[in-house]
Amino acid sequence: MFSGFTRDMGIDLGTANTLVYVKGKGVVVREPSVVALESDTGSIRAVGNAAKNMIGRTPGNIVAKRPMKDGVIADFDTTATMMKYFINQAQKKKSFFSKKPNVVVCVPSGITAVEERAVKEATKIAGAKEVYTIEEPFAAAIGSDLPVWEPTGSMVVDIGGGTTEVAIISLGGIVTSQSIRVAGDEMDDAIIQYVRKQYSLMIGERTSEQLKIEIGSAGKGDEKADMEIRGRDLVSGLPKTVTITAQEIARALADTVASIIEAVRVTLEKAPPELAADVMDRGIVLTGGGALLQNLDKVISEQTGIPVIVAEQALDCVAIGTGRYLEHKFSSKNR
Ligand SMILES: Nc1ncnc2c1ncn2[C@@H]1O[C@H](COP(=O)(O)OP(=O)(O)OP(=O)(O)O)[C@@H](O)[C@H]1O
Repeated sequence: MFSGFTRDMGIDLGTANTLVYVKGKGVVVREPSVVALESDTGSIRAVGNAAKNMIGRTPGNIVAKRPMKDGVIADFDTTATMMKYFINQAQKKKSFFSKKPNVVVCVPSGITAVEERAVKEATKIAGAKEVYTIEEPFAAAIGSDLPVWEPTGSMVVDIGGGTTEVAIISLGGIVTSQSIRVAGDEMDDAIIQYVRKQYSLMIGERTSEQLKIEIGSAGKGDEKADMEIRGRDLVSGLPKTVTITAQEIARALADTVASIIEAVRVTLEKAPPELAADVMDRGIVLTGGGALLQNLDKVISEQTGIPVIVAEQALDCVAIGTGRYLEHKFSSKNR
């Protein structure tokens, strides 16, 4: 077995959030995947939470960037810088040891070879010794305690910011999967478009995310819930306040929810019958921040006829699974 003094890490490099799991410690960093840079010099002003608070509020010389898009790297240099910051933060909390860590990073299952190489290179530049990748739904399944190594079908649906990953797993491998670039960000965009069309009101992505989290849902939406929001009137150009109902937000989210359900259905259709039967018995597990959308579990269950459970630590599952995989990988290498 490896000694407890190595600081090997599992990283859930997400479109919305990056989490770092340190071997023997658990999740020690949990921050938004956002970097604020000075546009003229390119120097870093803030990373993570501090940078997210700047989105939509930066003066001309500062840009707040999300370097990941649809689960993959959209801006290589900024991603490497952001990872370096998070790796340093995780190491500070661990020990004074200065050895480079081995890192396992999760990637979407639909990633191309070029996109995967970019993730590995960025992680090396950020300070890793050896870099390994793990497919996100596999990590999500391990992190939500599904029996991935056993000869039984486990189904996981990981709904993040950029991608929804649907997979059926058995005997330590993904048997069938679907990765669609539709998830939380698409929900936020749908809300922005809805409010723009219905109220001629321009709102930012933080406001639309807040609407989604506070009153958003799959299905019809709560008849009594609503929320007051502020934005810029596209006609007068002035700030304006409107009240939006939960039912309106549910309507705005309907297409995104339908795409997620379709991905679940297609994956089930492609599954070998024995595994599909296991899933019927054991149910579908939802992970990722998108799994927390109200009623999503009920609506998926109604449409598929299969029980659906939201994982206990939905937002941490992928990072926990990545970390457990790292522990498994290095302990089995040393046996
Ligand atoms: N209570 C909630 N209801 C609905 N959506 C939520 C809730 N909490 C978080 N989210 C959404 O979950 C998404 C982030 O989830 P997560 O951190 O799992 O994604 P990620 O791992 O960064 O993305 P990806 O896996 O696509 O790269 C965001 O779109 C966020 O708005």
